[in-house]
Amino acid sequence: MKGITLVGPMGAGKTTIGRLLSKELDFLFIDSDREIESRTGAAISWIFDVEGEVGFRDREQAIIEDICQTNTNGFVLATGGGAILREQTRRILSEKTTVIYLHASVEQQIARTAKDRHRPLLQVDNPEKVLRELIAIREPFYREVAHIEVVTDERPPRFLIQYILELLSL
Ligand SMILES: Nc1ncnc2c1ncn2[C@@H]1O[C@H](COP(=O)(O)OP(=O)(O)O)[C@@H](O)[C@H]1O
Ligand SMILES: O=C(O)C1=C[C@@H](OP(=O)(O)O)[C@@H](O)[C@H](O)C1
Ligand SMILES: [Mg+2]
Repeated sequence: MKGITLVGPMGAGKTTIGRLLSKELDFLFIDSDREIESRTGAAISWIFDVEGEVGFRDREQAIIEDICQTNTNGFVLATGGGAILREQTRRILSEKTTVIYLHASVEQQIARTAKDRHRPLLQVDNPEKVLRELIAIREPFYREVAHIEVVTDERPPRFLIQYILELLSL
């Protein structure tokens, strides 16, 4: 069974849905942000501060490649919202895994990320503006890399898991 990757913007629910989906399937769960933090021994915000976004993307690309090459059994990979920016990452994800694009409106992204201070790109005066700019750039990449698109809307995680399992015929 191929690994399953979740892509989509910040607050789409990749980490939440990914963890629940992996439990349902009895698959290994990997969150690329947590993997970067544990391998680096530093928080994402620290990496952004010290190495800049380019340094973070280099680490993200290398770790995602490694995860896709080394895990032969089923796994669920929750990526960070910008992982799809690198062409090489998109290629490896869509070749080696089944990629699901979790779609969320900017309004929902704001509601789901407002209280969290751990996303460096959103620690600005106007996070809504940033989210709108990012989705305009990234949406074509989410669509390009994904095999399946799931609109999260107001649907609770439990519902989305069942829906994804049906789509995957699992
Ligand atoms: N379908 C959903 N319905 C309601 N809340 C959700 C849903 N998906 C995620 N959340 C909540 O939104 C927040 C951000 O989710 P998270 O999984 O961290 O998103 P991502 O990893 O895509 O940035 C969390 O507090 C999570 O509980
Ligand atoms: O969209 C982005 O560029 C980012 C999304 C974050 O992950 P989530 O999408 O899980 O919040 C994390 O990788 C980092 O803060 C950068
Ligand atoms: Mg996440």
